Amino acid sequence: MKEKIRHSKLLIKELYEFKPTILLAIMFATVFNVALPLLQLLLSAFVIQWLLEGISIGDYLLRLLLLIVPIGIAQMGNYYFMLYQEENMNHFRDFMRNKIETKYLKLDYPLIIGKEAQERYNNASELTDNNMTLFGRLVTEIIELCSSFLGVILYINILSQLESLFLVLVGVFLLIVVFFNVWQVKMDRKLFQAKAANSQKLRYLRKVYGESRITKDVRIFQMKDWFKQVEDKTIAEYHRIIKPKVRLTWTESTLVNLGIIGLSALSYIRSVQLIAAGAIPVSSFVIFAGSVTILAQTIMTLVNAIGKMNTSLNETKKYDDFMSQGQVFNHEEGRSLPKEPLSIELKNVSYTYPNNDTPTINNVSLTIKPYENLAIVGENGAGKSTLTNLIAGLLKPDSGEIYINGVAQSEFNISDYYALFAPVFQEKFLLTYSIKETVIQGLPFDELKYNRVLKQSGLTDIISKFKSRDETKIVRAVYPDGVNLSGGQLQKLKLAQALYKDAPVLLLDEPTAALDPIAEHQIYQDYFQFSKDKLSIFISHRLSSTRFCDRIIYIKNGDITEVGTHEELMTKQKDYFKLYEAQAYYYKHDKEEKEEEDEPVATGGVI
Ligand SMILES: Nc1ncnc2c1ncn2[C@@H]1O[C@H](COP(=O)(O)OP(=O)(O)OP(=O)(O)O)[C@@H](O)[C@H]1O
Repeated sequence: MKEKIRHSKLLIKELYEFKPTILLAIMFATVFNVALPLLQLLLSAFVIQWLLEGISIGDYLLRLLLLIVPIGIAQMGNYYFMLYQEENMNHFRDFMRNKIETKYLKLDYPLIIGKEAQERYNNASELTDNNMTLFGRLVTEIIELCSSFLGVILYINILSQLESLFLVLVGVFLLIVVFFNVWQVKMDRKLFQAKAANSQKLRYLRKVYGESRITKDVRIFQMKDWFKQVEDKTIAEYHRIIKPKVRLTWTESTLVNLGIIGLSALSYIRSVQLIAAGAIPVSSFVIFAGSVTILAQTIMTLVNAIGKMNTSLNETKKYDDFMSQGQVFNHEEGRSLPKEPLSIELKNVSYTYPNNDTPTINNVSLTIKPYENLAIVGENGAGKSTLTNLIAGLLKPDSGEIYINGVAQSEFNISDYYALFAPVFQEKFLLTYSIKETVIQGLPFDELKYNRVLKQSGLTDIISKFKSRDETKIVRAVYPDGVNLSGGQLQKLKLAQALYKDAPVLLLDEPTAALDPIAEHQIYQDYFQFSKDKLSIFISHRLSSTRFCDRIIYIKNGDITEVGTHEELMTKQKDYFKLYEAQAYYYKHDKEEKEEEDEPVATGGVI
């Protein structure tokens, strides 16, 4: 209960922060919602009353006008607030989505990796998906709850004047509605897992349909019919899952309607009896008869609204859980950044990913000297990227510390700290900008530097082939006249971006994996040029490229097992040596096969 109160306060706070007037609007909408049916009921009663009184037509019209004016105002008010509510529903949803996204963008990287972190974000983000989700329906739900609550009190009051037995019957009716509502909620809970798993299956299937990567398989493997079968089966499974729910809804409607009929019959009989006895005027019949129907409906709306509000308050927990996350890194004012040259030292650094049993980085100690070109090599999954992520301040060591020029990483403000690094990550993502904007990424434009990095990254030639040169947009899905960059071109673009940032530490995680051999060779040649006044860390599986680095470390199962220059590691004849030899063998073998294939066809052969 305490949590529900806290979440109610949180929702009201968010609404107030969005627009203080929205709370006032909710109040007015509630009043108009309740007033309109009541005024309409009164109008019918008065019309009969005046007719029976036999008043003059002039008087009749005047009185009619006096009642129609407030009804008109209530009608207009109702309509106006409905529009206001619709408009603000979308704005409030956008406002909340913005808050969640801003929080996500500001969260430290460790808080957004892993299944649980992603779920936390998805759960919060889904609350803003459409007008059926929490932040889309909240205003409507509050108005519904307040109006139905006010309505129930009002109509119980009216009907209890007619017959006190009504209170008992209304109580029984209320119990039936509550009973079914609770049953419905329980049923929803019971079916939730099965429904969620089913819709997850369907969502995935529909997502896969639209996936460009699968279109080739669909055609070659003739998967169309198979897809359809799986979809039909999933939809049939959905109907089977919700069958008990549909049955319950039918039973509920039948009993509720019987209750309404019973209540109406009682009100008709009682009012006719009282009219016959002269205890109430004839016109009251309209009010009492109408009130029963309105009350029954309002009770159902109220119980429903309470149930919905309960769900909404439970869902608010998802928002609260996401938004109340504290940070992992230092966000206070930290030490000022050290001047170049920089050295990096790792002392007994260990790191285990959330939910992993074994550490990915295991008690690693390493010093990287100023302006050193360090290569990190090792098998897939050895921990190379994780190590660079720790150095770059994306992950936080579980134990041990990383020092920059002797100052612990944790003493720097993390945003300041990021200024030290210019990375090219393995994962590449593009915003919808032009090539030029992507390279510059919001930094001041320096033409000399810009042209230099285009050349160093091998982008100059690529750009020269585009009609709009470096103004070419790079996400075709958004700009039809844009270009789709190949994996290699994208890699060059990301390298240019890193070089333009011009930070003291270059982190290159497989920067040439997608490049053709000539482009790769060119980048290696330039690499020693553009990294000479920087400390650089270079991860690559191509040992021919790392052999020229000042020092190579070999990582195995999160541990540094070998350190030295290429020549030193080759003499040790351990893992590095084996890997290098294996690569050299395949390279030589490939080359020989290629040369054989390229030999001229023997004389006399059929061409
Ligand atoms: N976000 C994550 N959550 C859980 N485990 C992760 C995560 N990222 C990486 N790992 C695991 O940590 C280990 C090391 O991954 P890492 O990417 O650092 O290896 P790597 O040496 O760079 O591999 P590769 O050469 O394939 O790029 C792997 O077993 C990987 O599955």
